Amino acid sequence: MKNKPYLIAEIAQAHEGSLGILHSYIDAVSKTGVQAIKFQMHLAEAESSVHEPFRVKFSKEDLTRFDYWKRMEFSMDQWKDIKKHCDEVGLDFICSPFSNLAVDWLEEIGVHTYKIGSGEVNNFLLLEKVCQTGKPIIISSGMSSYDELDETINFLKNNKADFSILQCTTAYPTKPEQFGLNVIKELSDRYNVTIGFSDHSAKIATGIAAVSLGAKILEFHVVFHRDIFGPDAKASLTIEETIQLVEAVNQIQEAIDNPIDKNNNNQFKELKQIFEKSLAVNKNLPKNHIITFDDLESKKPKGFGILALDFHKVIGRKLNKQKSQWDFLNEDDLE
Ligand SMILES: C=C(OP(=O)(O)O)C(=O)O
Repeated sequence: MKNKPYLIAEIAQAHEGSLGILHSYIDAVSKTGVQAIKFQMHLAEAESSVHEPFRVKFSKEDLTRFDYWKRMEFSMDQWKDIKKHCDEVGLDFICSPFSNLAVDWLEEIGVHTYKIGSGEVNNFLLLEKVCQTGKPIIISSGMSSYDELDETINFLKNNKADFSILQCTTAYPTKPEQFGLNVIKELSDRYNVTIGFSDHSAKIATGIAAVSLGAKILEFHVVFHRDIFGPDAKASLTIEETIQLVEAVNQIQEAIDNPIDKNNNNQFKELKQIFEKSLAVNKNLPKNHIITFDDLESKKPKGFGILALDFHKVIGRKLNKQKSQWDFLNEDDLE
């Protein structure tokens, strides 16, 4: 396939701070056909404080959002093992840093591509740090207006960054009227870089539509079950749905890569013989009857009577012989 869409399964906090569950996700995702797996690296002290409010509060155990991030942390050695596991199963290891310290860690671990989440679009401190690595960047655009995005994109261009942009709506799960599928083309026209879609709709149709409309990258959350605990579970695809999505978007891309030429129908010449029809009469008609539209039917195959497409040529003409119902109508039946 020429332009296979690049699919990224986002784990985010679906592991709930459990290293074992995180490794299970790597194994499960590796069997779906996506090219990349994505994580978020949270280092609570560096990125948050006890003053950060909750987006969704699930657990009484986490008194503050800071406590929640603390619970989502892994050590450097654990992250190195996570990256090794991704390499072993052939998944690109993509990660969103939420602090400059996380960028240092990700460099040491050997991240494949940096993701900039929608909340960090105007965090120029972080963007500067990521640009310094020279690694590819995928940036999400949820919550940003074009004015805000212009500033970020100019910054990335001035830094000669290798970057792509995702249309994203920061709503979990996203409703159809919030998808902003129109923005895919707008972003492409405006910034002339690779455009993708970061999906929180929990529906495979959304990703399929995004690819149909030109998204070259598709990121979506995955979860073992949508009912499990966690802020993103309801906005995620299951592993089974991910397999269906991969199959569907690859099929759609194959179709997009092979446009057909409607000016040239030669390949259908033989089939047309089978599908096209001849004129017949739909009732018994006496000699000298004047043919009207209501006397006519079209019957297969073509070539047994006047072509159905020429029906107007027989209307108003007189039969020179009697015709029985469902007889084909030929030129020598008419005066
Ligand atoms: C929040 C993130 O991304 P998005 O804005 O695309 O959901 C992320 O990558 O961590």
